[in-house]
Amino acid sequence: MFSIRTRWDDEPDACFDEGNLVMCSFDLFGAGTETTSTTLRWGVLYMAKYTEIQEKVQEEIDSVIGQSREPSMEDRPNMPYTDAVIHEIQRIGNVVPLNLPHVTNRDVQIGGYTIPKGVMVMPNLTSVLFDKNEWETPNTFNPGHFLNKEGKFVKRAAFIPFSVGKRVCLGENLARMELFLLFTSCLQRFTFSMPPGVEAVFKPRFSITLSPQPYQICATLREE
Ligand code: HEM
Repeated sequence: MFSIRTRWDDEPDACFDEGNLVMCSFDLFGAGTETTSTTLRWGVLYMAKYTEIQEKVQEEIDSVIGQSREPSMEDRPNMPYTDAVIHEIQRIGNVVPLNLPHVTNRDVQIGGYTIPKGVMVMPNLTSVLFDKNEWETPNTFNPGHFLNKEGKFVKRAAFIPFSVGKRVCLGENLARMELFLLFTSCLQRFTFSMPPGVEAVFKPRFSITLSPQPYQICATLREE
């Protein structure tokens, strides 16, 4: 902190200053924590609803990792089903539905339209993540969207929860690692279910992010 302070005192034109430090901290906690934890909250809810999918994830965890060690990133290529489930949670969870606002810095031609310089543009990620020309069952939770006939993981061009282009999410790789390690660790230890008589609610709460309504869940410790 001291060396940063000295630098911006010495170089008043430097682009890194106290305001920048505050915004970087906001990025880490706001952009970085809320998005990932919200995705995991959707994941737990979908697992509690689709118990047969949860069981298949746990079978894969048991055969690839077992119960005696923690998951690691080296496991991911050997766990296509779990990888597909996490991708599907991100697709249908649609946590950042309208991306972040951008502004054109020059006149732009796109799809026969002219967008003048200085216009705010909000790319609609929802329209791509639920495009019926891209997804076999856009409105249904279906990990098969990311699996081929042999059960291998397949990438899909329309999977863009982190956006695309120059301003694509800076934390994408970190987020994908966090999601894999946390989701797998949770399902290695626990089975999630809805409390007796309670139905899972998938209607989201809408703000900058789409999050599940607060819910109660049963987390049952799996047998060793
Ligand atoms: C599931 C988790 C996450 C999702 C769905 C997500 C999604 C997004 C989206 C849609 C954008 C806007 C991109 C654009 O403007 O075109 C973005 C930007 C950004 N994200 Fe993430 N994000 C996630 C996790 C993270 C994490 C873990 C970090 C860092 C620790 C992070 C840091 C950032 C930053 C710094 C930007 C701004 C990039 C820029 O404007 O150049 N994100 N994210």
